[in-house]
Amino acid sequence: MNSEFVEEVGARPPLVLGVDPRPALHGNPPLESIRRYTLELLEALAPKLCAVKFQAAFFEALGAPGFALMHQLISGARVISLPVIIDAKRGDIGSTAEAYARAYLEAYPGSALTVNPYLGSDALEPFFQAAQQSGGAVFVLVKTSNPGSGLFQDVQGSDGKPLYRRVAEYVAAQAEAQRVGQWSRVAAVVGATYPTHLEELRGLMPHSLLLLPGLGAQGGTPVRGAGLLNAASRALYYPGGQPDIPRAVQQAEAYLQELQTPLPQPDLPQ
Ligand SMILES: O=c1ccn([C@@H]2O[C@H](COP(=O)(O)O)[C@@H](O)[C@H]2O)c(=O)[nH]1
Repeated sequence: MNSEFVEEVGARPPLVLGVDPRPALHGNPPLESIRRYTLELLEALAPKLCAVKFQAAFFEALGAPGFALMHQLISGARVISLPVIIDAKRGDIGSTAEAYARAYLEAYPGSALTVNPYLGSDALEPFFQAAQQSGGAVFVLVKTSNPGSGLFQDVQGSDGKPLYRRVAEYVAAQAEAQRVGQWSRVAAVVGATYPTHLEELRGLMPHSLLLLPGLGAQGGTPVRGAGLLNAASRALYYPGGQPDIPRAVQQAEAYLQELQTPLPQPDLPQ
């Protein structure tokens, strides 16, 4: 088996670079310019990151060459030993979920995939099994960062529990069965834009790495804590609104300074 995603990530700085390329911000030909910029940026930022997250939508929007580019960049990240998260938010009936699991988890051993829990447990199990076999991980959407996430995720069942909490409890049970040391291959997404939910959700899912998208452009701020993976796409990939490697390095250092400052200790009783 390849190295385990959760062990690699758990040992690195708690910052994730999101790669969401916009061709209009690049020179010609745009795909070649995106390829070169991204590989150079990965080289420059790798020691400051626990992972790079590729947003599949931006590559799919570029057609077949775009999809091929995402696969090239994933391989480029693995060559420099940088863990990879593929943000594709897949979820479908079991037999189709198996195909998605082959496409992303089996194709990239030791990498992670975001998945949508809406279809239920039989739709998620193929991903958990593939993660176990490939040394990868699965990030289940629990509470997403967008302003409209509460419409369904905050709806309370007859027991008064919001849907996101039921998903978190399910994740926690699955995570227990897939522990790799302190952390589990079953992880979760919690928006950095909902810090109060985060406190509750960390308590409910003590063994899951939590991916926190929304840092920077969506208004989220760095959150310190074990297993909290702070993720920024626009703010790190296009700092100041355009490709700029020195500024991206500065921004990553500023985030890390906030993330790695020790938490204040409570006063000890006299
Ligand atoms: O709850 C979620 C889940 C995923 N995302 C994704 O993260 C990035 C955020 O981009 P920024 O430029 O840092 O706002 C993007 O790929 C989203 O699809 C999320 O934002 N929230």
